[in-house]
Amino acid sequence: MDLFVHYLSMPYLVEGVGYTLLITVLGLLGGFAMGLVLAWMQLSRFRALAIVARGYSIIFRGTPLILQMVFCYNALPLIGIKLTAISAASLALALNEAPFIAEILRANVIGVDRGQVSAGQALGMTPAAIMRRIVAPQAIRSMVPALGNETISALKNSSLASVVAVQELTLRSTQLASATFDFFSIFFASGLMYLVLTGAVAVIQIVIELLLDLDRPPPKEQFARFMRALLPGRGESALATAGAAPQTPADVAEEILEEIETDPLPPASPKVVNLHVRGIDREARARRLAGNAVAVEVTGLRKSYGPQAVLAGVDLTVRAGEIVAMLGPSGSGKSTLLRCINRLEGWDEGAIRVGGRFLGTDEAGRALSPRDVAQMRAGVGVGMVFQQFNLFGHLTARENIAGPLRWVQGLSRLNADRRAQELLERVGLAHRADALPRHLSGGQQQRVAIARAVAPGPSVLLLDEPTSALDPELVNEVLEVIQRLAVEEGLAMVISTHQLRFAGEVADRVVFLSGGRIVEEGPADQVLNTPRHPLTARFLSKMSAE
Ligand SMILES: Nc1ncnc2c1ncn2[C@@H]1O[C@H](COP(=O)(O)OP(=O)(O)OP(=O)(O)O)[C@@H](O)[C@H]1O
Repeated sequence: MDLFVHYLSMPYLVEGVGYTLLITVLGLLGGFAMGLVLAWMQLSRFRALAIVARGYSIIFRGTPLILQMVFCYNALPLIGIKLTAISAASLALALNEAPFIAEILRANVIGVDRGQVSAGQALGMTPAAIMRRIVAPQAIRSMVPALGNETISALKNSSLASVVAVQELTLRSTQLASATFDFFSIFFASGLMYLVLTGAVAVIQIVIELLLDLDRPPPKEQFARFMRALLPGRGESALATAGAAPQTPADVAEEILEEIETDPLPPASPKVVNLHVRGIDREARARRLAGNAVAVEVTGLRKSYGPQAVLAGVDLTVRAGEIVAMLGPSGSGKSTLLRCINRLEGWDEGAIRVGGRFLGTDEAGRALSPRDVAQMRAGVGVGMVFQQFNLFGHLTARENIAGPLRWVQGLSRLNADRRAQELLERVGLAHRADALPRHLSGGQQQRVAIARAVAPGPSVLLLDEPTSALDPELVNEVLEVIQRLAVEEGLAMVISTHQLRFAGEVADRVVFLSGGRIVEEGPADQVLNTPRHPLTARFLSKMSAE
């Protein structure tokens, strides 16, 4: 035992630990830098870069680290690159770690919900802003465990540096054991030193995970919990003074009831009812709209996915302030048309103008870069609401609205927060401003998403089946918000929906799509009550029966 303790504090071995740490840190830093480049190359639009990165990964993941160390130390001098043993070992470790780290980075970047990327694009964020503000913060959170594993594995792999005579812990332990024949105590001490190092990595990983945990309670509540654990009984009062009462199931039920009472939306503006139920107002409105400028103009739009024609020559004009409901069976191309209008999708033939501008191309029809498209989208003012809400999962309701206002519109934090709060109030969610999306119901999430889409003051709002992912009891709360905004904001809206009653009450015009074509369009009353095309009639009677 004495010998074991003696070896644990022996400067010769402790120095070996220093070399082990040095190679590991250098190898990981180099591996991370190269891994970032490799991941970027693999995610790049340019296939050649992706192929080169893949080739590198195959070679360096497929050959043993020990051979790579020998190569760096013995073969590189043949081409004039002479490295010290430590540099050669660190370089080999970096070269070997890079493809593993690249795969971790790539997998976690790809793992971030694509819908959030679409939402960022629709809000006018550039690809760089989407990566920095949306993808990276979420990817980093989910890659911590895998990076922790990789760090531990690199630390253990550093022992292979002994093959090029780096005086790290394993080599020194072996040399000492060969000289003293005290194998057991020496290797036990060295094993314990490795354990302490890997244990420290594990602790750092846990701390980072805790710090990045979005569900981490605020410091005040953490203190209350700590006090409760420390002082059973007395902790209750500490808890109460810290402002967080312990919750029984009855408390929770009461809280939910309270929330339901405070949550209902303010009643729909009476203006809505007047405008959309009394026929005379509809006619007056139709006349007024006819004189408005064209907000969206789609001409001869054709798009195919492979051999499947999804849009087969669509012509559509929407005027400023007009609300168009788009109906049609599943797969008729409604979502695709909406995604084309704000250039989330490209198309094969035809043209789309939003606010008089060709979104995504210059006047000569040449495609713009994703960055220029993003800026144009923000400039033209076209917002989008998605079927699956697509809120940014790591941001609170307020930040979901205020963030894009700062990043795209350049508002100050104060003004962006003020606008976000005002919109949350309008959609009846001011009291949930600090909630994360996953702590909101589907209906609440969609209300936040609508508030986020209208926050920059777009002139056109596209809504892609905004209620179809909701439970039936949540549909009305979202429809009410849309109905209210439609009137208050005076936006041009194109809504893909299956809600016939809603379309009848809110829309000025109904467009019926089938097989990628508009087969019928006209005033909402006429299309919904006296459809002319047999496909429309069949669809409406089927929907009404449901
Ligand atoms: N990225 C894609 N790749 C290949 N096919 C696609 C893609 N997106 C859509 N499609 C196909 O295009 C057709 C139209 O899809 P779209 O989502 O526009 O229809 P929709 O009318 O919105 O349907 P729903 O009401 O069910 O949402 C469908 O057949 C769909 O399978």
